[in-house]
This record gives sequence, C-alpha cells and structure tokens, in this order.
Amino acid sequence: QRRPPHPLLTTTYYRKSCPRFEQIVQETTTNKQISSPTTAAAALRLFFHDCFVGGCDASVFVSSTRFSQAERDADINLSLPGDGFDVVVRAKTALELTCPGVVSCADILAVATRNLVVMMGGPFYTVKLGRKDSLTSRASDVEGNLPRPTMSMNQIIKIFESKGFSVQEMMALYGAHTIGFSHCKEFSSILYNYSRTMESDPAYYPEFAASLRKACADYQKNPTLSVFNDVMTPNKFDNMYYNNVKKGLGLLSSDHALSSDARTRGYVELYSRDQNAFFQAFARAMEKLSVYGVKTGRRGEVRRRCDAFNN
Ligand code: HEM
Ligand SMILES: [Ca+2]
Ligand SMILES: [Ca+2]
Repeated sequence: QRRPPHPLLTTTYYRKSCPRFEQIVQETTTNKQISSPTTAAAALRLFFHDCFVGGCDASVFVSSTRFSQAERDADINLSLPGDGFDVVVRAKTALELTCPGVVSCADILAVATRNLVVMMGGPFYTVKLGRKDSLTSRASDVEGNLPRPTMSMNQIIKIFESKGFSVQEMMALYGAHTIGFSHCKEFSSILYNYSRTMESDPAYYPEFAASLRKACADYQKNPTLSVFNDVMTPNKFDNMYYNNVKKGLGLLSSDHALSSDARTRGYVELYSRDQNAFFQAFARAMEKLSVYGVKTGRRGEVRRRCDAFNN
C-alpha cells in the first residue's frame, strides 16, 4: 500500500529557480559513472549512511574541523569511497555556475543515487525535491543509527524499525548489496574462524569460503583488499543478491543471517524468485528512504559547498 508522499517536498521544486537541475545532474552522473564504474555503489551506500543519520540532509558531506569531528570521520564512514562524494561535488560545482545558491547537496545526492541505480539496471523511482542541508554534523551522532555486519538480526531490525522501516522494507533495501564491494576486514572474522556449532554461525558455501580466504589472504598487510558483494553479477543491479544468500554465497555475517531468521527468510525466497517483486519493493523503499527525516524551511540551509556549513 502506498504511503502519502512527503507533504513539503515536490517534484517541481526547481522548475523555476533552476530549470536545468535534472539535466545537469543527469549529465554529471552519466559521465562520472562511465569514467569510474564504482560510483553507483559508492553513492548508494553514501546515501543510506546519510539518510539513516538524522535524515537525508547531506550531513555526511561536512568535513571535520579543529573544533569538531564530523559524521564523515565516524569509523563506520571511513570506508565510504571518494567517488560517491565526488559525483555530488561535481554536480554541485556545475549547478553553482548555473543557479548559484539554489540547489541543496541533499537533493543532488538523492537524484544522483536514483540515476545511478537506473544506470546499473535497477528500477526507476520518483525523487521529490526541496530538502535542505543540515546545520550540524557530529561523529558522535552516528553510533547506533547504522547497522554493522556483526550485529544480530534483532539489533539490525531494531535500527530499521526505530526509523519506521518494516522488515519488508529493510529486506528490499538489503538488495542494494547486488552491486559494489566489501573490504576483507568486514567479514574476515567469520571467514577464518567459523565453526558450525551454533545455528547462527555463518553458512558459507565451502568453495566460496575457500576462494574468499585466498582473495583476502593478505588483507592485514593490505587493508584495501576487497571483493564483490555479489560474486555472480557484480556490476548489474538485479535480484542476484537474494539467490546468493540462499546458496551460501553471501559475504557478510548479516547477509547469511537472512536465510536462517524466520522473519526474513520468506523475503529471500520471494525476491530471489521474482525480480519484479524485488524491483517494486526496492523502488518504494528507496522513495521512502529518500524523504526520511528531511529538513525544510529554516531547519536547514542550501550549502554553498557540500563539505562546509555556510557559516
Ligand atoms: C542492513 C544491514 C546492512 C549492513 C550490515 C551493511 C554493511 C555493509 C558493509 C560492511 C559494506 C562493506 C563496506 C566496505 O567494506 O567498504 C557494505 C557495502 C555496501 N552497502 Fe551495505 N549494509 C547494510 C544495508 C545496506 C543498505 C540498506 C544499503 C542501501 C540501500 C546498502 C548499500 C551498500 C552498498 C551499495 C555497498 C557497496 C559500497 C561500495 O561498493 O562502495 N547497505 N554494506
Ligand atoms: Ca544525514
Ligand atoms: Ca548484481
């Protein structure tokens, strides 16, 4: 069932103030994705990490100063790749030349993410506009708002539910792991010492575990080592993630948990069988994520630079 759209955002927000908004973002995202194919996954994760901490307000873009540590420097955000930030900054630069001081970084990230999902073969969804950029960004606000792979299913579900996202919506969003990478350290602990003594233990397909151990053998010396989230179709936005989870080809401990938990198992079944059902659910959940906690009016500002407050 459809939720009411966000009452204060509109699809025509920049029609008069910046008529070339959509076109400029489209050109920037296309060029960036062609020259750096990892951009789409980078932006999608960046968007999730922005929205779940205080709403979709570009709080994650702000750089730390001598006086305060910003969200971007919270440990969980240190692995956010530069390409996600870069695509937004490029669009912002172009937009500041065309319509200075008009378009928020939060709106650019929301539209860029949608465009990049579509470029990878994923579903289109509507992105409403008129978000303001945050007036704060504190590293200390991050903890507890973002899921970690080492969390239990209960903890992860709690985070989503505390923000009004159902298990169904969470399961749709998880499908984002159909693209992109994970660093070896995110799953190494379950890779090297896994014993199948508890039901909650990871259930890697044995040959997959062996190939991951090989790919990650040097990860302590070389922390940049990373592997595809989706071994089968790493560069295509599709429903393969759920098929992988079913077969023990999931990467993270939080991926494996989905097929053993009674609350989530049915969605793994459904979305692995029916890509349309996944695409519809993902599009709706992303529409909802895109308006989560947005700020309008005086509760935010349109930043001149995405990485710094105006004052
Ligand atoms: C629900 C629990 C989730 C957990 C525990 C989790 C955890 C992770 C971890 C550990 C990584 C690897 C990061 C790295 O090593 O650089 C990752 C990557 C990624 N995550 Fe998640 N994630 C979750 C949900 C989501 C959601 C809801 C989205 C988006 C809607 C998302 C999008 C992504 C993307 C696109 C990547 C690849 C990033 C890249 O290639 O640069 N994740 N996730
Ligand atoms: Ca935020
Ligand atoms: Ca895929």
